[in-house]
Amino acid sequence: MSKTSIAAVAPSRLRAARRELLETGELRLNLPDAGLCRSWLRSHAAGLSPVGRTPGAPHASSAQLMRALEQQHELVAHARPVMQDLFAQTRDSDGLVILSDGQGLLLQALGDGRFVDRAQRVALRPGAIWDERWRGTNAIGTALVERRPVAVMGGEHYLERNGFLSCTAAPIRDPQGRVLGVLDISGEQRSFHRHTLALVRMAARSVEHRLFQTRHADALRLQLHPEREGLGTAGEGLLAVSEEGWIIGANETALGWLGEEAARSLRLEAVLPMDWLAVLRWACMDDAAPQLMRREGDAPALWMRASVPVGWRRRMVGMGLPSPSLAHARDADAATGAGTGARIAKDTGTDASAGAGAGSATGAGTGTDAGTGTGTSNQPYLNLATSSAVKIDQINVNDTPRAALDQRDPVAEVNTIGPLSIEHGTCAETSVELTADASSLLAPNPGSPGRDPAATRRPDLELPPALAALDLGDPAVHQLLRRLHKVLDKPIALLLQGESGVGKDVLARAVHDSGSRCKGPYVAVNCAALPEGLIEAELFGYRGGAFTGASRDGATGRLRQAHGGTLFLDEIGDMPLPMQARLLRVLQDRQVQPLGGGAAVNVDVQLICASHRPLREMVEQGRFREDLYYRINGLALTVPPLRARTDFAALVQRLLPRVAVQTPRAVTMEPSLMTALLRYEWPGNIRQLEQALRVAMAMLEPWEQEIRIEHLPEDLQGALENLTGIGMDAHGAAGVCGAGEAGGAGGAGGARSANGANGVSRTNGASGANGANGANGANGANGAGGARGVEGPATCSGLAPRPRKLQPATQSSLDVSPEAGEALRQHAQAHARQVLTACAGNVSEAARRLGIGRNTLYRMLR
Ligand SMILES: Nc1ncnc2c1ncn2[C@@H]1O[C@H](COP(=O)(O)OP(=O)(O)OP(=O)(O)O)[C@@H](O)[C@H]1O
Repeated sequence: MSKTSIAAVAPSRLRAARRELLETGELRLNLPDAGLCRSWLRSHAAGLSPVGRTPGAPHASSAQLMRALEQQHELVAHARPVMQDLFAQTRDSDGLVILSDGQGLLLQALGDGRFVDRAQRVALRPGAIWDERWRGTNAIGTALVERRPVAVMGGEHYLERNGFLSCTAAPIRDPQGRVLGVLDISGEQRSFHRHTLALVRMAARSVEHRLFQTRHADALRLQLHPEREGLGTAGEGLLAVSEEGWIIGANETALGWLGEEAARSLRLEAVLPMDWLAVLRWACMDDAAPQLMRREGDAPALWMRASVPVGWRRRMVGMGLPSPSLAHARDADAATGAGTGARIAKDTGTDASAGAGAGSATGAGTGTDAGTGTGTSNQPYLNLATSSAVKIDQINVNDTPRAALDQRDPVAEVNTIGPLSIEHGTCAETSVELTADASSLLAPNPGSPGRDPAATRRPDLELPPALAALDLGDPAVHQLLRRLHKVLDKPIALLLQGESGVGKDVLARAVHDSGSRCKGPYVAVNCAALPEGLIEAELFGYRGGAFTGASRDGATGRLRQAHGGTLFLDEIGDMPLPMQARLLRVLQDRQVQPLGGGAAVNVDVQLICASHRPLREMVEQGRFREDLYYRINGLALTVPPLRARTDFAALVQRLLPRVAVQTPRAVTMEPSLMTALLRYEWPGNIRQLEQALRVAMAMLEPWEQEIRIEHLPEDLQGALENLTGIGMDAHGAAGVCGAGEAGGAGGAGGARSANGANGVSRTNGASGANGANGANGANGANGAGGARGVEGPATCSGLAPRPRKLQPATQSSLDVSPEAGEALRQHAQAHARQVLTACAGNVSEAARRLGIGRNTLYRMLR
């Protein structure tokens, strides 16, 4: 079925074959394509009739589709930009780009024009299931069964009603080789282009690359290709190597070059003639150039490029290995590493090859080993070899600068994720709710049968479900979750930092649910919400009548309540200093002494603290105890703000069903709105997004299915409108308008005019290029409206204009006099109190109405 040349079988022959199949149940006429024959026979055996309607073909309900999208969020997030690219390339041919999961359930589709209507009539739309058993031979279903790229043209479709379609599809495999889904391009038969199959195959590879990069974000990733120019293309091989030098992942291409044994959890040296530590050093260089690696016998030489996770460079120094940047700057003979037989040296053209470590380059018998004959280069080089049979070539051309490589990093490209069309709903023609049996199709893909390299590899660390549920495709979040996973059930205090509303509480809860203490209590204490005088009693408990107003029976205190479970101290930065001292003692002694006396009680808790404040700075300013800081900071992790996340679309998909619990329904989001939301700063982070979606769902009329800007809360509408204005300015007149003009537009009331008047102007090169701050921000009481700045114009520094990155407004970017600032604060506080009164003192509700976090509200009210 994998056609190398796409030539449709003549219609008359197809008709004859179909007749024969129906009459005899056999296909003696033999179609030229063996895969097509197999698929027709399967379709026939499934009891399908090629003519008439398709009785009982299942269709997912919106809720089921939502669930499937959530389950497949990683696939969807990584496929999305590739689909958009495909769509742009095939737009003229009026087709549809489709993503299905591993069961043939159509998850997403991109398309426009007339064809979309025709496609919908045969249920080629999200929610439909294109499994062969219900829809006969078709590119998606058949690619899933055949496990390879497939083109099905016109009358080759088993069902006659699909005969107007031409479809090409390629499976997408996860880094373990399991089929996760299918990418498909469908169009009218007559508009089919012969290159489409190659295009869709490349696109599927590209998604696989993205998945590989993300799944192995915390491993060393090696890109391989026989030609240097092939690095970074969809045809490259990929290897992932653990910090200890074990191969933990390889794509099909790499396995083809290195042999299947690379899938068997070997050390890198077992498949490539390289010294692991030498590779590590090379990979950790700031500007490591690609290396050509010759291999024994007929094996083709391979070019190799590496990416290392953030933090490895620092850890190298910790391991006693020379810092790559230091090594880079050092003279040749100062380079170390003799013990490993590897060497990093700066090529001065003098002594680069002398003094190589034992048994390394000098023993290689290459004569041309790194350093000789390359005296013009300033590139550092590295001998990666361990074996004398190996020859290493040094690269001595202008290598692609690291920054440029980073820009091509497929993971980073996820940033470009564009308008989301959440196409839900049932299809008029085949709308059948899934039966219990068919519902199993929507369960997470258990992997396809056949070769499963995972079975023979070192197991990759799978995240426990509670943590995995938060992994929506953003590499930084993924990395953070992996790190949390590694410290689960270890006596390490966790400190979660990040802006308000980024999900610190949610993370803490997920850590609790993932560890062995999950059956124990989870006690969350909001240190910012506790009145100062009551913190001590609340935390440590008290004896009956210990102080005026105390209950006669006393109280256990939150710390003791958490015994055997997890204590989450939110906003620990807001804890008064005297209380910090007391908490420190408890953490050191692991005992609590209730207020008013009584015996000390042992407590055993997993401690997780969180703060949006810069605790390190607070320590330096004497506002937070240093000893406590170190006590709570076993592992500090920063949760990224929403504006920095690449999984925005997946988050929206995650949140929509949650905010629409009372009125579950299928909705789409207007693409231009999605684009605007992607550019918005989200000062209130996920909390603000959740709230905006909740309002939007409530504002939708019963007959409306698309969220548009007018459905959003007013302050957000205002901010988005301003944002559009800024965007237009950025394109139309970059560098002409001062940020002061663009800046202050986002807020409301007094704050806006203050900022508008004081917007920071930027004029000169360096600071302009770095993005000086278009200041504004606090929108009166609610602070959610207008944090917005524009990056300084690239034209100032003579660089080409580039899209403006929107900066969060920071306190320091506000140029407001102290008096105006105080007036503003009072105004905000008064407004907050009014809202709180209107909410009958319900802080959560008031915070929700104001679009800010509870903690922010507590702080405002103080
Ligand atoms: N990964 C996520 N998926 C879905 N919703 C999330 C996620 N992370 C956070 N949220 C939602 O965002 C809101 C804010 O989350 P959370 O309270 O954990 O943030 P926070 O960083 O602890 O805020 P604060 O510092 O103000 O306490 C909550 O309603 C939460 O349910």
